[in-house]
Amino acid sequence: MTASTPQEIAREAVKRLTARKLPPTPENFQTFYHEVAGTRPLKPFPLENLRQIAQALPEATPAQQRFKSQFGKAVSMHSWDDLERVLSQQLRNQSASTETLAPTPVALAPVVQEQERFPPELLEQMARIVGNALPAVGNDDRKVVELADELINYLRLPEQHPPSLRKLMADFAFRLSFVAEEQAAIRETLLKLLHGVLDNVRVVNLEQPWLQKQLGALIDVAQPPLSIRRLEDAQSRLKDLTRLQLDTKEQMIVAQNAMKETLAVFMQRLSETAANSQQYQQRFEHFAHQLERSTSLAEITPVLQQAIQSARTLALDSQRTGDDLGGLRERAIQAEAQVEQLRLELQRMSDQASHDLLTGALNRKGMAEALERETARAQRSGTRLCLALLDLDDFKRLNDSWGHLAGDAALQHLATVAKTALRPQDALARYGGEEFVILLPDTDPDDAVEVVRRVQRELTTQLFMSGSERLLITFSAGVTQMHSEENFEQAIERADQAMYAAKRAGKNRVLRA
Ligand SMILES: Nc1nc2c(ncn2[C@@H]2O[C@H](COP(=O)(O)OP(=O)(O)OP(=O)(O)O)[C@@H](O)[C@H]2O)c(=O)[nH]1
Repeated sequence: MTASTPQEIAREAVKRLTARKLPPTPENFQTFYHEVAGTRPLKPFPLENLRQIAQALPEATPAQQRFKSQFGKAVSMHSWDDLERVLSQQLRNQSASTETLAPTPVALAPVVQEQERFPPELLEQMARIVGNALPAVGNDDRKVVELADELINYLRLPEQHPPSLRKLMADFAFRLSFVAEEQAAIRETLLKLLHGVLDNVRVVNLEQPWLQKQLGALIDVAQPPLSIRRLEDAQSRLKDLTRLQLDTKEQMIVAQNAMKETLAVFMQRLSETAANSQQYQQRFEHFAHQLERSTSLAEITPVLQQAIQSARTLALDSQRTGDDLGGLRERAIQAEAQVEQLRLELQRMSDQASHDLLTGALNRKGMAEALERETARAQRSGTRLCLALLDLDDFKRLNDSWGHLAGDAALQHLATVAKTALRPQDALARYGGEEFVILLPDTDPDDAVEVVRRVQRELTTQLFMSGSERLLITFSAGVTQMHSEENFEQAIERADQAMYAAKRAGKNRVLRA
């Protein structure tokens, strides 16, 4: 018997549910009910999802607009039948036009393009982005360069086939991610290598404090994370080092050779003296023997004459050796003076370097170089460049009370604390005795004031120790923005006035010009 009434259908559905040992959930019951009745299950119509699909459909061509409108109507009617009809119609139209318009696969492109066409400016922009990204990844990986060229050429074709474009882009992106990873690893290894070299140079030059200091500073700036400014700083310090070494190398060689020569002559004379003394000693022992054994004056006289002659020669030899050694001492003194001269020369040349020897901050020359770089960068990128002039408060009193060495240490302390409080892109320079300048790239004046105040706050937490005494160092500062049409002197003049205003207002404050 076939079930025809709803009651019979329901009964048959329960029977099947039990026979298949399934739990009698509403969903299971519904499924068997429709199975028995031969009807379709009434699932809720997914209106929202279909609406989203309808909205996302392209409408670049009249055909697409028509299809989109019909699809939308079927969705709003909640009609699966209409949807089925619209979709099959669309597929039929599409294959008909493909067959008539394009019998070969190449000619398929216009139909696909009709659905997905990228604006030419967007394609050109993408081509440029890929082209511009290439120098950043270097030319070491030939494959990535090839893939980039292929992609750029394809992007510049009059027409693109979206699946091909997607594939070219995916290939390029995949390779690029490898190259980027490799570049990061290379950078890290190079940095480690640089540290290794610097450590090595430091170890073999333990006796040259000036070199130690420069190397220490170089190691500090070559710490990750690297930035272009840190690298520029490292480069400038390395240039200083090379210049110092080249300039002094010649003189070092001359001084070393003089020393070596002196030492060689000295050793020779010493050994000669030793040999002579041994000879004379043996000779005199021999005379003494002869004298012991002689029994007559006739035997004694020639021995004595020989002994006197030998003693005279010995005296002459000694005098000559004394003269020689005197000369050698003279030369040693000269060589020592030469070395001292060299040390002073080194000091003088260090002053010509870009960094201040006492504080490690940039000196005036280094600041001028940094300023040139930063003004150019600010102009290129259209960003603001600020500068701050700092002057320690009551520094004369500190010097008078604690001594000049404590004053020097206070300057070093300020530079150290400032470097920890400043951002990596900021540059600190010793502008004069107890005056410092900070260059603040890409910063508006309010932020610049805030950065300098941070240095002030940091000085209150990291107090300066003079022996066992904890001293608070303060400074007054003027901050100003450097305008593109003005030079450094004009800007620093404004900062100077603001700094003096800060002094007059009671010191330990930062004012903006
Ligand atoms: N120890 C040391 N002192 C320095 C150095 N350069 C400058 N000075 C001293 O810094 C002091 C600056 O004194 P002033 O210009 O009178 O300024 P101040 O005492 O800081 O007073 P205000 O600026 O008004 O707060 C002078 O005594 C200089 O000798 C240096 O390299 N080392």
